[in-house]
Amino acid sequence: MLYMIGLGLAYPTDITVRGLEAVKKCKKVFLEAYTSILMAADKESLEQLYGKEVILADRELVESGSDKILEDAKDEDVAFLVVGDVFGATTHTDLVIRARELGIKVECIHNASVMNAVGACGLQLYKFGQAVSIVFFTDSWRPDSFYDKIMENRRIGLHTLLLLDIKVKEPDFKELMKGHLVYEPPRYMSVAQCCEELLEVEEKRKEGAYTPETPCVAVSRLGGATQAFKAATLKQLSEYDAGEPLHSVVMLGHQVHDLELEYLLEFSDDKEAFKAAVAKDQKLFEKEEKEEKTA
Ligand SMILES: C[S@@+](CC[C@H](N)C(=O)[O-])C[C@H]1O[C@@H](n2cnc3c(N)ncnc32)[C@H](O)[C@@H]1O
Repeated sequence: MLYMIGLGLAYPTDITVRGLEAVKKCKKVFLEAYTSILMAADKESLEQLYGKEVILADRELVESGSDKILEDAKDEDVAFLVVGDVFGATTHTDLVIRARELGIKVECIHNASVMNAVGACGLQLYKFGQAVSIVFFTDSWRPDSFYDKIMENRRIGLHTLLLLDIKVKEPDFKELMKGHLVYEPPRYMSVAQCCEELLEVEEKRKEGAYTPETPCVAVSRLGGATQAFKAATLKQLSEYDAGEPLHSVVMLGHQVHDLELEYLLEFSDDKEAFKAAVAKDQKLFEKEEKEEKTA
């Protein structure tokens, strides 16, 4: 049996009771360690709680060497631990498909994910559109496909959750060219970096998906002891220091309910200015909406 177990967002004890019981009976325990991090835990603290060894599974092992994970699951119980929820990252459906192909039974034990805990900022989960991933730009690679998805969400008034790039075990290409396999230190994209990239892409595309004044919420260390939110404009957040990782950003859609706004104002430095930014942003797609209604 392959147990796919969500660990929740921060602490070793965020695992559910059923998840912990499953881990305790598994012969091998793999921890997926590249799409997110458990903020208040490490391999050792998990091993102490579970009373057994935890094997770190990097991207290479999960995506190319999954046979190693599935090998034992044919005859024994194996746990595959995912920070957040099992299906909070797109990657893990693939492992379930391969297990099914091999005739291995799979049981999923769910947990909180950034995808639902983000409701703690006050925006209603029912009013979120497609989530998008924002990757680190390099000198030669500045992908902007997220822009079209944000535009689609914003046209119909929905909020957009922006998940930010993390690089936990990336080979250093300069060293690789010299024949040495050396990994770069871990990097986590910050709220400010994300917002700078968004501003750069709007500047390039000029299609009006958003403006520097568009209201957003910075979401930091969700579920941890120092969880924090900041409601401000995109431009203001491009200069905001959100502190330690992990960070996400939500861009508001124009369907902002009064209760959502009331909740968000607690997180803004200047309530009147934020309210005005929301009111101004709501007008951005007004013309298109009227045209659609009369068509
Ligand atoms: C690919 S997603 C993986 C989500 C995870 N499997 C889950 O279900 O929560 C990773 C990204 O989600 C966001 N994220 C995850 N946990 C977070 C947290 N506790 N606080 C803020 N952002 C978080 C960050 O942008 C991070 O880079």
